[in-house]
Amino acid sequence: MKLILHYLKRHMGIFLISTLFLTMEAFADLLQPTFMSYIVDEGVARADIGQILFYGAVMLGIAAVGAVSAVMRNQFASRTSQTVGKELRQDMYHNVQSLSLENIDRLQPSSIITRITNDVTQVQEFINSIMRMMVKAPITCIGAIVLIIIQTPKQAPVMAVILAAVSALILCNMKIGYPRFGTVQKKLDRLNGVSREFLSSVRVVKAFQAEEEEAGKFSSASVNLAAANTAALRTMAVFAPFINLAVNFGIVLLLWISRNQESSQIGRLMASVNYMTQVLFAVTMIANIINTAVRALASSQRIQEVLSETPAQAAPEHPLRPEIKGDIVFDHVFFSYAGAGQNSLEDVSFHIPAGKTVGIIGPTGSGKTTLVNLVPRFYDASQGQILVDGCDVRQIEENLLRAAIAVVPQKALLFSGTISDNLRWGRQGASEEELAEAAAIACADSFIRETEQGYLTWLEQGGVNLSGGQKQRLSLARALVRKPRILILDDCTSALDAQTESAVLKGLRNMGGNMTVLLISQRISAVMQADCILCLDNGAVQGFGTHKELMAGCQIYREIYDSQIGGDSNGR
Ligand SMILES: Nc1ncnc2c1ncn2[C@@H]1O[C@H](COP(=O)(O)OP(=O)(O)OP(=O)(O)O)[C@@H](O)[C@H]1O
Repeated sequence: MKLILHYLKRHMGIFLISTLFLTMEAFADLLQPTFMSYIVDEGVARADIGQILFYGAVMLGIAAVGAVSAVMRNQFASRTSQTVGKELRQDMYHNVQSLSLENIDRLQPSSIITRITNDVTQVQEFINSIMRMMVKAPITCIGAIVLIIIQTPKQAPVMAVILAAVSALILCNMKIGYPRFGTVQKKLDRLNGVSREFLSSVRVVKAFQAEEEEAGKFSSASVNLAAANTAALRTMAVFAPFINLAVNFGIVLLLWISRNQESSQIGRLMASVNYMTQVLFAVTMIANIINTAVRALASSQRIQEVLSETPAQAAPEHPLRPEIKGDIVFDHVFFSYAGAGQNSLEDVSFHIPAGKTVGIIGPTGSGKTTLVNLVPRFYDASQGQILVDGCDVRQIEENLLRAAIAVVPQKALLFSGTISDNLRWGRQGASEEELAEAAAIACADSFIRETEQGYLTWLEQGGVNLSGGQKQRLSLARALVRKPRILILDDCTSALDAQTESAVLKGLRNMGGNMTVLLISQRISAVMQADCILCLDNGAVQGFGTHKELMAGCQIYREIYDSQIGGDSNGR
């Protein structure tokens, strides 16, 4: 609730104006039965047409004020709730952007999406409903009770009993409903997670004809969501008839107490019943607001979790701004993923002088990607230090560090836009010549020029209208456009044929010694010509040296060589 109040405070002016209109609307509703009782007792009972017309005109005026007020408060309510929703989404999005991969892993992307969309909508609906009804319901409720007490004091005890019963029912409703709506949102997370996984791997699903299994997963998540929703709504719904029942009992009691009323008091009795109905209506409104509040509370807690998530990696207090040349040292580095229980890197130490190319090889799952992810601080080492140009990466200003590094990930990720737009992700100000130069080194220039629109060819989201190899080459060109001091290539030539891969690697070597290259590859032919090679197994360094040195002293490297190139490697 604190969170909702915090955001509402920013719009206090509009909130108060809306409350004013709401109050006017409530008073307009409250006055109607009283004037109706005048029409009955003073006009109809005495057959006085003048009084009937007079009070009728007053009621018309009051109704007009009520209608204008209702339109205005509706307008303000939707504007405020939409604005708060927009602000919440933006703040969450900005905070998510500042988080590290460790935070994102923990919060889970699908859950973040649900929180930014559905949970914010719940809060929006709550704000809208309180601005449309919150003030009106209590004013109508209390006003109707006061008017009943003034006009027919004998009925006051009935009101007290009914109110106590209704309040107890509402409190029970809140207490039981709150945790159930929290569960609903979690089930929604799961459904989003399953849909997201299916959509991002739709090709694999089709290739393995796993549609049925995926449909089963979706159906189970969907059934669980429906069940949680039904359970929550059932809990909330159970109370509504009892609240109605309590108020209707009140009306019956009222009529019982007033059964011997004089005929000149009929108008008052009618007004009392009318007010009792208004109390019922107001209580139902309050129950509805509480329903929405219960959901909004569960959602605001989940939103708060995103907003208060602080980056797992602390920004340095006095950031260093060294001139980054690309000298990299791993000094007894250990790393384990949050909750993984075991180390993915074990006591890793090596030194790469600036401008050198290092091939990184090792069996799958040996820790190659994990190792390179520590250089741009996608994750921080659990123990030990990574130094770039003599400075601990944790002490270097993050923007400066990342600006000096370009990463070409295993899976080429492109965005909807032209090829030029995608390449300029590397560096916004890059000229067309620079784009072409980078594309040429990545062996992408020729296939780009063969397309009808050249560099202005439109790419669909994820670059689905390109082949795997074309995507990898564009992804590499994008990194080269950045002119980085450290280039990380995470097995990004796997979809290229041997000839193209060799041309790309030659192009990189010809770029000169201004760039330190960390080249991960499963193919020994890709790393053999590197200045030195790091061989990993089970997160530990098995060998670090030139091809010749590793062939002589690293058994795993020799085994990889034998399995890929073949022949007897002894003595090489
Ligand atoms: N986000 C993660 N959370 C938990 N464990 C992870 C995560 N990413 C990787 N791991 C684990 O860390 C270990 C090293 O993984 P990594 O991806 O670095 O290996 P790799 O050598 O790059 O493998 P590959 O050649 O298959 O890409 C593996 O045991 C993997 O299961």
